[in-house]
Amino acid sequence: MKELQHLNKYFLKYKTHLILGVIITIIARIFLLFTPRYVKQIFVVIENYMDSEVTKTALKSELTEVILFIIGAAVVGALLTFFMRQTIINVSRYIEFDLKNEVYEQYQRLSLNFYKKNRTGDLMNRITEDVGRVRMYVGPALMYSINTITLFVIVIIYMVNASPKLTLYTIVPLPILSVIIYKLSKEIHKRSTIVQEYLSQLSTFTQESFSGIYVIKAYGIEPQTSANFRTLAKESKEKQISLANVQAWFFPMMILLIGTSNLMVVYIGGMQYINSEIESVGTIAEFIIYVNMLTWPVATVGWVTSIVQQAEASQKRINEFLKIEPEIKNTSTTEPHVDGNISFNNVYFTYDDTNIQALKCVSFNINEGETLAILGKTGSGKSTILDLIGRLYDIDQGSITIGGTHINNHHLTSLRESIGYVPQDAFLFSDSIKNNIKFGKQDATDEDVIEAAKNAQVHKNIIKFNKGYDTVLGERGITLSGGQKQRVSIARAIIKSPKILLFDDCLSAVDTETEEKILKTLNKISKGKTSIIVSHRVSSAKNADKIIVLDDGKVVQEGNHESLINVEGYYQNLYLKQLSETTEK
Ligand SMILES: Nc1ncnc2c1ncn2[C@@H]1O[C@H](COP(=O)(O)OP(=O)(O)OP(=O)(O)O)[C@@H](O)[C@H]1O
Repeated sequence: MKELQHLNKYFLKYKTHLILGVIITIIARIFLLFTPRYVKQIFVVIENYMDSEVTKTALKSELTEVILFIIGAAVVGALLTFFMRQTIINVSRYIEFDLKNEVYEQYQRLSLNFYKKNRTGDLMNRITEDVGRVRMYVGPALMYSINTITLFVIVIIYMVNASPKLTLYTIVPLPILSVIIYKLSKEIHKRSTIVQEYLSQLSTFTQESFSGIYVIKAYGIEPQTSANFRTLAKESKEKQISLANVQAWFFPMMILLIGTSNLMVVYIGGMQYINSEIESVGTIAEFIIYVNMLTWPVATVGWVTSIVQQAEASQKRINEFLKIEPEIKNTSTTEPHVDGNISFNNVYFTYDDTNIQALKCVSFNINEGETLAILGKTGSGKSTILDLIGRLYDIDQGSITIGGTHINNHHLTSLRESIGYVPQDAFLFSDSIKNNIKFGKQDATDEDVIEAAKNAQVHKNIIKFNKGYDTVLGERGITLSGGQKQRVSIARAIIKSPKILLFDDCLSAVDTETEEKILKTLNKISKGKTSIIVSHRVSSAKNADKIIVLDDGKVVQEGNHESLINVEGYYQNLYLKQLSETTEK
């Protein structure tokens, strides 16, 4: 239960609801417990009539009175049971909501390295399955425990009052029932976890097949994919059947044990009545109702124990994850002004997970309002430089300053707010084009969105869609071409009008003519801002104030277009190659 103590703060938050729920549960049980006593009363009244102690009219009026009481108690009991669920189950939903938010906020705080080390499926599980299991502890387990305790205490008092001997015989099978249900619940849990794993494997498999359907069709490997799916589905079916086999035992066991208890009541109660140890047959009827009332709560003891164990394991996983500190921490309490002067001084950086040293002694300066172009072979470290400016990773050695302030002394939020970043893979959300562009500036007006789209040279494409800017993208909507995606992604970055603009090879999928137009407008709108353009094309770099060429994480060339085309090296080769390609066309 140690791990579940994390939830105490939530119990405290909703204490009023919880206390009310507990009180309502107790009162509801008391009302429901009137029924067996009134049923006994019916037998007593009839017995009295048979013994000619009361008249037929008196019998009728007494029976009517008792029946009305039974109906009244049942109605009040049912109403209170409704409110019991409304309070306690609702609290469990509130706590589930709070916990999901807490987990999600932690996801947002954690650095990129965390995401590389954990599989998406595991991360999803924590926020859905684990939180769901914890909710079962907060809601049903708590409610059934209060229910069982109240019912047990009151019923046992009533039973002992009526006949201690009969009580003893009737409750003997109940602990056995509890233990059996506990063992069954554990086995069910074990098997359903395996079933869940298979289900998630199946959904990952199908999801990947749908996403990669182009590749599957292009290679004509549909039969092979279907065969793989069938094998996985067959294994999943076998696990489901094995789960169903255990689940099938649940109710027969319950029926068997309830039946045994009922038999005991009838047999022992009957003997006691014959020996005049109990005054009325009504006591037997009363006991039969008690036994039936007790079996479900007693069975839930086993079930609840297993729920609590599962919740404990899930909360442990959640707690371990909540304790993780983000590797990139905001240490600044002030918010130093972020301007566009960026300077890298002998920066070394190694990726933790692959141990690849992506940058080796990289130094360069860029002043506010200037444009820097970074070129170099694939894997030479260009994107890494952009990631470091956004402080997505901390460097190993050297320093990075922005506006003269060490990057670590900048407030993380204001630093990132000052940057407009266009990644290499333009990621767009399954939402409208308008919202995808506004993502960069939530309070942007429609006019701002249109202007940004115009500057990114994508406005004309958007208005050709039937729904224009309201066209939905992604799984629920249309698919944009690679170049259109890149331009929407550029519009998203420039709408913010940030101090620093980072373009990571984001014009690779547009033709050179559109590239020219975009670069021209970018040049216009980035006046006074610092821009860094990563590219494989000389055409993207030639107008930059400064160009650096990277090779294997090192700066091997530095200058501007005019100076670099005149020295032998990567830039000149690239320039000549691309020049001959354009003249050949
Ligand atoms: N997230 C990462 N985790 C581990 N290693 C990485 C990661 N990103 C890049 N690397 C490695 O770091 C090196 C530099 O990669 P980077 O993406 O900066 O190169 P790049 O010059 O931008 O390449 P490209 O032109 O192909 O985009 C490569 O060897 C790459 O494999």
